Amino acid sequence: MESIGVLMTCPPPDPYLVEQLEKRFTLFKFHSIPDKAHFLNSNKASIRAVVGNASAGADAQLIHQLPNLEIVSSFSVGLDKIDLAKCRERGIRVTNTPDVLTDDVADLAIGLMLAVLRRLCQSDRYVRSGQWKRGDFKLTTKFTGKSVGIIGLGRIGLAIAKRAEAFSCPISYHTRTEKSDVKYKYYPSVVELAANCQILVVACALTEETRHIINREVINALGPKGVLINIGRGPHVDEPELVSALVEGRLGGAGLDVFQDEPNVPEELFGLENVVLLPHVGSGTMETRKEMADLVVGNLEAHFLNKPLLTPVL
Ligand SMILES: O=CC(=O)O
Repeated sequence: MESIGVLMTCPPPDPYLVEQLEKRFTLFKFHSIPDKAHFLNSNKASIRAVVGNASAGADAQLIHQLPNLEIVSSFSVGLDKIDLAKCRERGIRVTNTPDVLTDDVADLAIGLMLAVLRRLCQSDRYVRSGQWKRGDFKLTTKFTGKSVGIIGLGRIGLAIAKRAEAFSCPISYHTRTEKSDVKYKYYPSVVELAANCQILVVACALTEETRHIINREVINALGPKGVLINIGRGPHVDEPELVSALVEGRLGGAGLDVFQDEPNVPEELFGLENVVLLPHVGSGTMETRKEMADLVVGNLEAHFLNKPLLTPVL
């Protein structure tokens, strides 16, 4: 398999993944190639696979430039950086890394809820800066028992619901169609869900339909005591609307792992106490990233050995 060219379109996300790919394939790290057009012209014939992640995948233009592309193996569960329609049209296989990261992302969502309501990051800064010596930290807000609304009840949404139930949180949700196999309350509209919960979590896939699913109306329905948690994708949220709602106090708080233009984060958020900002680390544990890397490599090996893919999307 050494002669098979694999193009990594994202900045290398993990040394183990790079090492495993380099052991088996000819790996090209696209991100660090200065003259990309020249590189593609010279190497396009040998590239039969693309590896991407949540920051870069395979868009229509790239797919068009790779005549021998057979498979896109993504080091992510999200597929929003891959032009799936183009892949389908060209018969290009697509895989992702579901299941192995579900627990980490759900854990982080709960962590963000606790961090925002109990002001964990701010309390930590309070101790480090010596302010505790001048007086106790102010009172915060209880998490146990808060009503949690979840947008998207797939693997991750369900794992968040299960965890929040352990904190005695009543759960409600919004999905395109009501699920017959869950006991949580269903709201057919996001605005209705937001108006009826205290913590609203974005846990759905990013598609054209869910882009800006959190807009001004939803934010206003969540209200000045409500908290938004986003462990999905930045573009799920109308970010300027979110920033102005937080600055003006029309929203109670936010815990954000994802942003519209990563790694750029609106600086207006930096001074706000009721906001916790994370650098897109939902699946970022050593254990999970290794499992994800093994899936990426396993899918490529399966494909090139004509075996069934481990986690096929297309
Ligand atoms: O954002 C991370 C992923 O999609 O796995």
